[in-house]
Amino acid sequence: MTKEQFVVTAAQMRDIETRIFTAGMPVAALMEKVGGLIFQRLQTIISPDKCVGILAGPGHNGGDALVVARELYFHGYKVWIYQPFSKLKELTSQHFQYVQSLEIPCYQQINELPNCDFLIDGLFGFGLEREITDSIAAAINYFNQRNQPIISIDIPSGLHTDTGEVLGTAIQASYTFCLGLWKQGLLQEQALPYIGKAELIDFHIPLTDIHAVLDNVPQIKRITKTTALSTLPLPRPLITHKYKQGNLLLICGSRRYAGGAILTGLGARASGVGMLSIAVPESLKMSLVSHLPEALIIGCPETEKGAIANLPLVGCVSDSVTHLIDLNSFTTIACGPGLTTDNISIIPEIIECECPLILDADALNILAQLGTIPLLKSRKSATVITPHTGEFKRLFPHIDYTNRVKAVQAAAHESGAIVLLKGARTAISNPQGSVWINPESTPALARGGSGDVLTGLLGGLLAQIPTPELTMEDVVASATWWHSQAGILAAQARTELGVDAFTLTQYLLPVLKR
Ligand SMILES: NC(=O)C1=CN([C@@H]2O[C@H](COP(=O)(O)OP(=O)(O)OC[C@H]3O[C@@H](n4cnc5c(N)ncnc54)[C@H](O)[C@@H]3O)[C@@H](O)[C@H]2O)[C@@H](O)CC1
Ligand SMILES: Nc1ncnc2c1ncn2[C@@H]1O[C@H](COP(=O)(O)OP(=O)(O)O)[C@@H](O)[C@H]1O
Ligand SMILES: [K+]
Repeated sequence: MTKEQFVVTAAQMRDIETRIFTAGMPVAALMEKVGGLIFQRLQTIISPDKCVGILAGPGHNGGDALVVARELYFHGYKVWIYQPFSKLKELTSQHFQYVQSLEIPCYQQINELPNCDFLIDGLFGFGLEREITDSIAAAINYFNQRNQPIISIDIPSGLHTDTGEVLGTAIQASYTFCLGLWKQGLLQEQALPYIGKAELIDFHIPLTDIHAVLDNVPQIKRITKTTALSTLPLPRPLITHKYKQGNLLLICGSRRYAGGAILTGLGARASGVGMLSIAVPESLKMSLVSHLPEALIIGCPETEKGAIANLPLVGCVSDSVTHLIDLNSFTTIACGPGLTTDNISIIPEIIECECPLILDADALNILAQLGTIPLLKSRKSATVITPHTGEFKRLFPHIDYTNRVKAVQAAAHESGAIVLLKGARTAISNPQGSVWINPESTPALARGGSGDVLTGLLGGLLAQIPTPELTMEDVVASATWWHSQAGILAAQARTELGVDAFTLTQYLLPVLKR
């Protein structure tokens, strides 16, 4: 694992730090090193003719900021310091004494502060333990209203290190330089408006210390390009055939939502899956054939409203159906986009299948009506459910979803399924509580149909798993990464307004070519 993959809580970071100090690294030396690295990075963003305001807190986050202030000062930058606290930690206090001796202007009141071009936020790091109130809260609100970019050290001051929740108020940063290891709070959706562009400043934490605290298989991981690419079915084996490259069945669409079936099919197409079958209501058949000529389109009997009435399963007698479905002949089945909830009876039938199953969209709404847990627990093979927050609430009304990492863990544990909670920071958990978080995406994806594309893509990738070499949730994570990278690439080319779901499907393969 690379450092970019690990995700820690405040308590875990504290334990890792303690191990480093116990092993002999002097606290002051580490602060000096970290401050130096931050300063080097700042030099690439801020030119020496600029004025920088430093916001220093009482703990070691403040200490880091004061080291940065001193280095900026010696390298010719104009610097001032806002430090309103009367009690500082020992090391922070020493650095404060020194910067005062250099006659760097220091202020305690916001109304005395001069102008500047940038602000460096070193008020609180992972040691923030309660709500920010009174004059410090007022100061943070004031800094947010000034027009300078703010660069936060470790985490924007005011955010809870684990949940990303705003404790009273919080700095709205333009950049966040996270120190050493990614803090969990920075990967939580609610923290997003405060973080700006986030990057990791690696200060060389020994891997042994990380593993000692996080275990050899860490519970919470960040999806990276490297982890995602490593599970894709590339390169293909030279000697293979179409059924060896995955046999996927999609069950989707209705007269009302015909497009959902097409988008799911186009998502699956991009996965390279060897054989693609799509079961849709009979009246959609010709439209599907024209969009996906390579797929086997199975027209199903339909209800009066145009939903699938029943699946023409092998063994059933039917004159009108030309192709019967053997659910056990597929390597993966994905079901849900555009189904409507008109006919809830097909879901119990599909759940009986013995291959991995993805349930999305209306399949989840039906599942919520039928009772999620008993149905999924009886399955013989893995299930992946892919709810957005609304669907999640219907499926798991009793689970608090404010901490989305804990929420997916609880839902996966309860249902026995792999749960992918969609959103700006999609989180995935397996039933054992091992979590992947997708750290990069774009709001361009907040658009009808983009989830359908994900379901198809995911289905196509899962269908191709050379079991048992890969774990399912790793492939789910890769599909999530790939989907959001396609959104990012499409938004770069066409702006955030230009990423309709069809266009998104056209950017999936270019992500891999890059
Ligand atoms: N983890 C590491 O290995 C390293 C951490 N460093 C820095 O140290 C930071 C953590 O330092 P600390 O543990 O000193 O914690 P912080 O600097 O985050 O803040 C803790 C201080 O703030 C006070 N405080 C907490 N909540 C408050 C509130 N709501 N209102 C007013 N005061 C409040 C506490 O009493 C304490 O004095 C990191 O975020 C990072 O910036 C670096 O110096 C070097 C390496
Ligand atoms: N603000 C956002 N930032 C990043 N990704 C988003 C955002 N909002 C939605 N998405 C992504 O877009 C997709 C939307 O899926 P979903 O809600 O199921 O849409 P639909 O059902 O219309 O296809 C998900 O992959 C989700 O993670
Ligand atoms: K900070």
